[in-house]
Amino acid sequence: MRENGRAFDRIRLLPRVAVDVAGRTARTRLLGLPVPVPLAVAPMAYQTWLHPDGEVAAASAAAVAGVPFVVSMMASRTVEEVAATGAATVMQLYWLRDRGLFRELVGRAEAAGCVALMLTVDVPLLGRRLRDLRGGLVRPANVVAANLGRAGGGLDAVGGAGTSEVAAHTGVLFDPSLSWADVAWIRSVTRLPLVLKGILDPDDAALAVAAGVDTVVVSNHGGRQLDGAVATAVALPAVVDAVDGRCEVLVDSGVRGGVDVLKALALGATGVLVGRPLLWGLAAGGAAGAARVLDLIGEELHEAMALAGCPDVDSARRLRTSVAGGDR
Ligand SMILES: Cc1cc2nc3c(=O)[nH]c(=O)nc-3n(C[C@H](O)[C@H](O)[C@H](O)COP(=O)(O)O)c2cc1C
Ligand SMILES: CCCCCCC(=O)C(=O)O
Repeated sequence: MRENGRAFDRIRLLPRVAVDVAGRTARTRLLGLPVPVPLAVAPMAYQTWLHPDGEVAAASAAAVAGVPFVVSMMASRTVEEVAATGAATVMQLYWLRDRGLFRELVGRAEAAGCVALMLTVDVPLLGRRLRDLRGGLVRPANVVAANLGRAGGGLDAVGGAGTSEVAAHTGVLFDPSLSWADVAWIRSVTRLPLVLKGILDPDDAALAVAAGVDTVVVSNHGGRQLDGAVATAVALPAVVDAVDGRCEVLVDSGVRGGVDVLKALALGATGVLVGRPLLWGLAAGGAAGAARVLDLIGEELHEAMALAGCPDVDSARRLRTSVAGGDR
């Protein structure tokens, strides 16, 4: 987790000068949609844990900012409630043991008007989260996975020594047998664009393209899964090379401001997913707090583009970078 931030800090940008940036724009396309800035909100579970309005408040902020909102399969408000905010909504899915429930969720996402499906591929089981274990993390009874019906409630018994309630619940619901054949099957059952989140190895990125995936997200889940996994700012360039323009490449994990977004673009990303900063805004100020976070990142990106001599996102993607020692 710490290395994600350090890796972005180590990236050095080579600004261009005497470029007319008076009319600069960060407008681009992301997930097949026009967006004012190359951002979307990452899927994050159980947002009513942080604020009573949860995902509805966060999605409203995304709607105001004009950026897509990815609703977690483990959201504490339903995909229908989120889509009703007017945000361009992407439904995130985990591979479930209950294939009937998985199919039902695909159908609900389509019916709710979602613009894409995002399959998260880096959670065959939940990572060993020592803070959750030491703190005895248990979901409050009123924070449930609203999309999952009866399967979304908490467990009566915690999984045992060395397992948090959330990790035990993951073990009950998620199917660790996911393979590329399953990805191809998912591709075949929906006409929605398909996004794979949790790619780090360029060979996996190439397999994703071969499976007909529209977008890959270079992600280590914000450092919450495999401790010691490569930082995304390090992994990104090889993935960009491997897909060679055949699909979109988004990145998350450690993006904390507009300069990080500019660095991601310079490393070849189509755009970024914003993770924890959105939750901090939500916890501090509900929809307004989440909106302020998105505004700040956008403002910082516009300023950084001016200072780096980038009138548009394509020129940001042509910026040269180097790597130095980290500060964070
Ligand atoms: C509290 C929390 C819950 C998360 N829940 C999900 C989830 O339900 N599905 C998913 O694909 N990723 C989930 N993630 C991972 C995020 O989508 C994203 O990859 C990560 O937060 C990015 O790193 P950052 O927080 O450093 O920006 C979660 C992250 C956090 C912090
Ligand atoms: C059964 C609860 C699983 C929640 C998983 C959410 C997630 O991905 C995370 O990183 O936390």
